[in-house]
Amino acid sequence: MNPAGGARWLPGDRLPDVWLQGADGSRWGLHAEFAGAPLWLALPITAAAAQALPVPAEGVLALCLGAEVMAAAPGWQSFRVDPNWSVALSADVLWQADPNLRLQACHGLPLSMPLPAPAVAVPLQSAQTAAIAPVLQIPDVFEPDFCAQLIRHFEVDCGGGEASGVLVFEQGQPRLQVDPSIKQRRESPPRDPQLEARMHERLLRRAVPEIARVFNFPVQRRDPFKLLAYSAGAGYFHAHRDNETPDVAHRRFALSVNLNSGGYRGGEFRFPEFGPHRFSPGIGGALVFSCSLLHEVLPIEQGTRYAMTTFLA
Ligand SMILES: O=C(O)CCC(=O)C(=O)O
Ligand SMILES: [Fe+2]
Repeated sequence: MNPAGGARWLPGDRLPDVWLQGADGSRWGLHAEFAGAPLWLALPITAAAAQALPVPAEGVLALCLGAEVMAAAPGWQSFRVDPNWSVALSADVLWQADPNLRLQACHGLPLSMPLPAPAVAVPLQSAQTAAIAPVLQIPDVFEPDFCAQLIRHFEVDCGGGEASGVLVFEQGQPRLQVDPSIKQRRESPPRDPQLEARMHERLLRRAVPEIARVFNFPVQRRDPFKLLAYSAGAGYFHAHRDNETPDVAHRRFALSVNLNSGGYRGGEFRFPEFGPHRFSPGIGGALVFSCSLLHEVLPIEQGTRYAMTTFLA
């Protein structure tokens, strides 16, 4: 999805596909040819700036793009790109993107200091990945300052939320009841339409296209947002599925965004049908999984985990 209304691309956005043209007229699809490695994308405006680009770090794919093919510094591949595509990235900048072509950080050219080499993940062994839950993790769906704003909104404007209940039926009538044998946490819907609109826009922009691509699922609607807090001594959600009763049978995918990280211990997701592995996205990162999977949020041992959740169909 293009950034709305001519807005600029931001960290967290996934680069849309585009054709790149080489000096010899050859055409290369960005997604087809250049995904799968950390990317540095430079958009210099002068030949001198193209020649002064820094030597790419090891393992980085370095692309120099412009309205014309420019002779760039060693280690850079140069292409022509449609200026209508690159305008939203700004000019005379160097973007860092992850191997999934998600923008991470933007630096003005010339760089004022060298860029650190991208972190190299230690690969898991196949014995470890033989049992791993089919969950999608999407980093940077919400910006850290937006996460902090949502936590403040929850604690201040929403009064810290209410104890979360489970739906019970008494003589056929549904009633919410607190049941510590199932879960303990505080929750509240967001009460500020502007914050809610921004949450919605970020999901449309960063989660919905990725769910379409990874799960081949066209999200059409969502349940209302819930802001959540799990605190030490009273924060967990035992193993459950999210679509088991008639009132929630329409749900297809659960989406949960962590609003903080590092300030608490415990509180990870676990999918016991698929092994012991724990999942905990970084600040602003989302976890998306089928509502049919058994999952739990482990007890918080220290601090408070804040999150936002909704269900998609
Ligand atoms: O804590 C979360 O992020 C979501 C927990 C959960 O599984 C649910 O609300 O159904
Ligand atoms: Fe759940």
